[in-house]
Amino acid sequence: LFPSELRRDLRNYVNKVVSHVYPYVEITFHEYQLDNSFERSEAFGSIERYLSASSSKRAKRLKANVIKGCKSVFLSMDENEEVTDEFNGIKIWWTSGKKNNPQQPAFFAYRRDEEKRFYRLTCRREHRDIVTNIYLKHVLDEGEAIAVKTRQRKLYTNNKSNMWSSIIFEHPSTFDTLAMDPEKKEEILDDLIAFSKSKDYYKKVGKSWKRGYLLYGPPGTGKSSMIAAMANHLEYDIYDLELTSVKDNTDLRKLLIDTSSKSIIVIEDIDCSLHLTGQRKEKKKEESKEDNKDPIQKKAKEEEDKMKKGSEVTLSGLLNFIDGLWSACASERLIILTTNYIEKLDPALIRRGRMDMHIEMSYCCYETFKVLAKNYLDLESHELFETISRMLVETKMTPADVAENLMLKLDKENAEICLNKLIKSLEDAKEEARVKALEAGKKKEENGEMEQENIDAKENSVMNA
Ligand SMILES: Nc1ncnc2c1ncn2[C@@H]1O[C@H](COP(=O)(O)OP(=O)(O)OP(=O)(O)O)[C@@H](O)[C@H]1O
Ligand SMILES: [Mg+2]
Repeated sequence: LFPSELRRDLRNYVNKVVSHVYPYVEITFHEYQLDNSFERSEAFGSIERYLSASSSKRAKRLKANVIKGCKSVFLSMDENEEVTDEFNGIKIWWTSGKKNNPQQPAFFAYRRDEEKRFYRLTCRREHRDIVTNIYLKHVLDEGEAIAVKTRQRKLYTNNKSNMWSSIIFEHPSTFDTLAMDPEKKEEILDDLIAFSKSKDYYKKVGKSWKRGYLLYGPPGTGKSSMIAAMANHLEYDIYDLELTSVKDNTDLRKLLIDTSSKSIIVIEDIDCSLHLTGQRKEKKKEESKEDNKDPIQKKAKEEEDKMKKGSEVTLSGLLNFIDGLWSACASERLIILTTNYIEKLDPALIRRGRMDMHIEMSYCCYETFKVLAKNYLDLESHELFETISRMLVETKMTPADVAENLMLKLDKENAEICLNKLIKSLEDAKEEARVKALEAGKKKEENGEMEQENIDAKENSVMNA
C-alpha cells in the first residue's frame, strides 16, 4: 500500500518520537564487539562475573559452568533473564540475550550460538550520567576483582626457546607463616596493599604501575618464601625469569611483553646472573676513549663486540625494562630481585626509583623465632624461650636452620624435645663460630708475622747495600 520510501520515513519518525518520550536509556554489551572479532570483550566478561556474583541470587533461571581444573561451579544468568541491581539508590535493570544474525558469513558459522550473547543495561534517563560514569566503572572493577580471585594462579618460567611455560602456583607460604620482625612485616604488607590500590594515582603522576623490591640476605633467610607470600597475598602470578637462558636484550624484551598484568617478575640471585655487575663501569671507560670516533664507526664496533661475546642481556637492557619503557604496555607488576650479596650489585640497578624498597632478610632473631615456634609447634611461650632468646643474640642462625630444628619429625617428638634440639644446635653453631674465629685470628697473625719478616729482610738488604 505504502511506497517503501514513505514507510521508511514514517518508521524513522515514529522511532524519533518514541525515543523522545521513552524515559529509559539502554546500553548493550556484546560478547564480541565486532562481528569479525575473535577477541572476547573484556567488559562482557566483567559484567558476566559481576552479575553472577551480585544478582544470581535474584535471578530465577541460572546457567552453570564448571571451570576446568577448578572445583567450584560458576553460575551465570540464563538467556532472556532479567535482574535488577541497585546502586546509590538508583535502580538498574540487566537483561541477557542472544543475538541472531542470519546474515552471518559462513566463515563464522562454526561459532556456537552462545557466543553471540549480549547483556543489556536499562536505566532511567535522568540517571544516565551516574550510570555511565560511576556505576559502569564499579561493575567493571568488581568483575575484574572477581576474576582475579577465582582464577588459578600460575608460576611461569622461561625456557630455552624463549617462551614462558607455566605450572599451577600453589606455594603455602603466607605472611602469617613468614617469620620476621613484625614491624618490618607490617611495613611491607602496607606497602603492597597501597601499591595494589593505587592504579589511579600512578596514572595521575604518569608512572607505569609497577614497584620494585630488592630482597637481600644470606641463604635460608626466607627471600623466596617472602616472594611466595607476596604472590599469595596479592593473588598475583609469578614470572620466574632465569636471565642466564635469555639470549639477548631483544629476547628479554619479548619475554617481558609477554607477561600479564597482576604479576610478579622475579629475578633470583641477580648477582650470579650474567656479568651484570660492574659491566657498565667498564663500558663507560671504553666509551670515553672512543668519544672522538664518529658514530657510525662506534655503532659498528658495538655490533662487533656483541657478536664476539655471543650476544647476551646487558645491564642497560635490564635497566631499560625496569624503568618501565617496555612495561608501559601493561600495568600492575611487581619486580623483585634477590641477592645474597647486595654490595656486589651495580648501584644503578638498585637505586631508589628502580628498586623502591630494599628489604633485608636476616638471621633469626627472637621475634622471628617466636613466629616459627608458633607455626611449627603451636607454642606461644615456654620456659626455654628465654635461653633461646639469649642464645640467638650471641649466635647467627638462619630461620631455615631454626625451622629445621623445630620440625616435628618423629611421632615421639614433642615441643620440648624440639626446643632442646634447637638449643643444642645453637651451642654447636656457637662453638663452630668460635673455632673459626680462632683460626682466622691465627692466620692473620701468621700473615702479620710474614709481613714483618719481609720488612725486616728488606731493611736488612738496604742496610747491607
Ligand atoms: N623467614 C622465614 N620464615 C619462615 N620460614 C622460613 C624463613 N626463612 C626460611 N624459612 C624456611 O626455610 C626454607 C628456605 O627458605 P627460602 O628458600 O625462602 O630461603 P632464601 O632466602 O630464598 O634462600 P636462598 O638465598 O638460598 O635462595 C623455606 O622453605 C622455609 O620453610
Ligand atoms: Mg631463594
